[in-house]
Amino acid sequence: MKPIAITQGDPAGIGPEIIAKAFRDEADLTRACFVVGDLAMMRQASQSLAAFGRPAVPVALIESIEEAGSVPPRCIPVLQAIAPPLGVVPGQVGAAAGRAAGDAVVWAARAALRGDVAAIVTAPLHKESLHAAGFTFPGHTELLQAESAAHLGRPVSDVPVRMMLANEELRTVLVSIHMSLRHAIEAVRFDGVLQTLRITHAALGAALGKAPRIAVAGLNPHAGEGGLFGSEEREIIAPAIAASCAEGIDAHGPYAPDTVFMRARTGEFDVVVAMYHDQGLIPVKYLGVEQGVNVTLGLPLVRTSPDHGTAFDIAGKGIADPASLLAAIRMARALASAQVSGG
Ligand SMILES: NC(=O)C1=CN([C@@H]2O[C@H](COP(=O)(O)OP(=O)(O)OC[C@H]3O[C@@H](n4cnc5c(N)ncnc54)[C@H](O)[C@@H]3O)[C@@H](O)[C@H]2O)C=CC1
Ligand SMILES: NCC(=O)COP(=O)(O)O
Repeated sequence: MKPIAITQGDPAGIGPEIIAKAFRDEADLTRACFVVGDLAMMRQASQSLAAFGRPAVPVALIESIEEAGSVPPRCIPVLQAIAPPLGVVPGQVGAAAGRAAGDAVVWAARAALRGDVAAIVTAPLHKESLHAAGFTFPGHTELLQAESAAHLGRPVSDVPVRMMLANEELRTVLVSIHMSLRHAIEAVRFDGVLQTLRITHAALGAALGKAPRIAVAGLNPHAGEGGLFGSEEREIIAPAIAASCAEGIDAHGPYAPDTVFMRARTGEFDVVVAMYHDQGLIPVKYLGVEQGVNVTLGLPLVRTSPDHGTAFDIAGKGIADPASLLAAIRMARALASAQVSGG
């Protein structure tokens, strides 16, 4: 398999620290992975591990992606694909940090779209810093969608993507992502729900090797309680489910949002389609921020990420847990191998 690119994330957050810990703790898993970021920042992150009583790991500058596979185990290969960020203050929003984080993602996305890397794993970036740097995308998902559309020569609307969060117990795919709750309610439309079901069916079906059993959450309490608490279920969500079933998609619902995740967790469904960001992410993150992986469905490349953010409150303290990043690398490897073997 080709190397996997790990973007460094916001240098004011815990990204560099969890990457250094991942290479230190999991030599086999991180073999032939390399960091797209800043050499000095990664050296600082590695050296700070030593300050917390554990060994630092060596950090090596590589000039090309091919060199990633030839560094010794537990050595962190860094490809300096971005300008060194200046004046980064740990735990603070800043344009320089946002620029470094965003530039690394653009570089890695283009490498993946050219087929030079097997997958990209993105360490967390801070959305306010990204915005301060002048990026117009709310997060990775939208940035990667735009890069993919440009690569394919298509309008962005022709490359629909969805966010999936997954752990060992639960998967959820979102109808809408980064928008106000008011806008998210307006975004519950027949086409958007049906498109979410199609993307979930295709992407998860390819990963699981079988058609996923999809549960669809309602929008309102008790899925509208027969129209007493809202009409979106009857007027929008149920017709979209029926249309998907007519296409052979194994979709069910709409179900009460407060119990559908419990039903999926106990094995009745493979995935829950949630109507908006927090409806879907709270149940997954509540099971443990260390377990979850964020996967972008619908892209012409493999992208995974930890489910947590930049954790500015603990940046530089040496206590960040690399488990979710490790789970993201594991999932990126699995998805990329399935693609190589045509699965
Ligand atoms: N993939 C990405 O780039 C993501 C980026 N974000 C962004 O990150 C920024 C901060 O988001 P928040 O809402 O504060 O969420 P957060 O996930 O950064 O932090 C929430 C809480 O979880 C703790 N935490 C998070 N990761 C941890 C880890 N690995 N080990 C130990 N404790 C950990 C933090 O210390 C904090 O108390 C925002 O700009 C947000 O948009 C959020 C989620 C994913
Ligand atoms: N809550 C997850 C999140 O905000 C991650 O967004 P993205 O950067 O993966 O688009």
